[in-house]
Amino acid sequence: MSDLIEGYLGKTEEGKKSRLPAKLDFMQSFTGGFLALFMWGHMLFVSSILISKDFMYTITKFFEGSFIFNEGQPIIVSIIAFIVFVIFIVHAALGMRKLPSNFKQYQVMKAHSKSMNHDDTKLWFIQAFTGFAMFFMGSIHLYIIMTHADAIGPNASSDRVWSEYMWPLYILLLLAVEFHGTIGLYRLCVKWGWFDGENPKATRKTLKKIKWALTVFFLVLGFASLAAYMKIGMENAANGTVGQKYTPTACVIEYKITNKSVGGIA
Ligand code: HEM
Ligand code: HEM
Repeated sequence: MSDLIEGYLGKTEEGKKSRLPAKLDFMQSFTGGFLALFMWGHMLFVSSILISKDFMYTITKFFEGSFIFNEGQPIIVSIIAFIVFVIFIVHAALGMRKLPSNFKQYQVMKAHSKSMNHDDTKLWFIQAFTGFAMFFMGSIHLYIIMTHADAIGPNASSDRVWSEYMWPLYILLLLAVEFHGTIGLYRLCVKWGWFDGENPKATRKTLKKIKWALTVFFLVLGFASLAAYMKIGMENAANGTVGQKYTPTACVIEYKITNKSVGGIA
């Protein structure tokens, strides 16, 4: 009954308002914060290809639980991707509340932003735009990874990037996620007053510098990794070896030694 009264009047009989919007805001911050920190780990994992194919292979096997199961179990990665996907969807659903839902609302927001001429208000527009773009691009990536977790590795990932044409999507997704994530973390600090200290204005300036440094760092790392996957993918396509699973160097050496000792191929 009190739901009904609040639904019509905006207040309960006792004159109270629902706490739900505050709870939803908290959930949005929590899921956003989780995704942003997850992405730091994700970008470091993906960049392992910059060290070597073997290193990327070892990290992939680690996430497949190679320390428990001999060969690793890709289903573990599928489960992790599913959980991340659910958090992503919850965050996106909560984000929808903040997007302008018709032209009039958009016009009011734009006019407000122009008259304020305030940097943080402009940042909000980037946040809304990149968030909207990720609805599509993030979902495509997560679904593919979740259903093809067995096809992650130095060769399989490179073939997906190059021969399966994921690179154009990754370029756009990388830009969207890096801007959205670091702006989001900055907004979290400002919104919840973390690191406010004695002089919140000065802190805001420092936070903004850190935000830019992080955006540039992860964009450079991300594009360098993407270039590495594209290069390997192109080589595989040129050599006609697309679809071949990677064999770590240690296995190749072991194979050669074993076959030599029994007089087989060197
Ligand atoms: C479909 C995908 C997504 C949509 C539609 C979306 C939408 C939004 C929107 C509209 C906001 C602004 C909320 C506000 O101003 O109060 C926001 C905040 C945020 N987003 Fe996303 N987002 C998405 C994905 C992501 C991803 C992948 C990350 C991680 C890199 C992320 C991290 C954040 C963070 C840290 C915040 C700040 C939270 C806050 O201000 O309470 N988001 N998101
Ligand atoms: C558990 C979840 C996830 C897993 C296991 C995962 C795995 C991967 C892997 C293996 C790659 C290398 C390329 C490939 O194999 O296709 C990659 C690239 C990429 N992922 Fe994810 N991903 C996850 C979640 C996300 C999310 C939530 C986002 C952003 C919304 C994202 C954005 C990207 C981008 C932009 C690239 C290209 C980056 C680059 O090459 O530097 N991923 N991911």
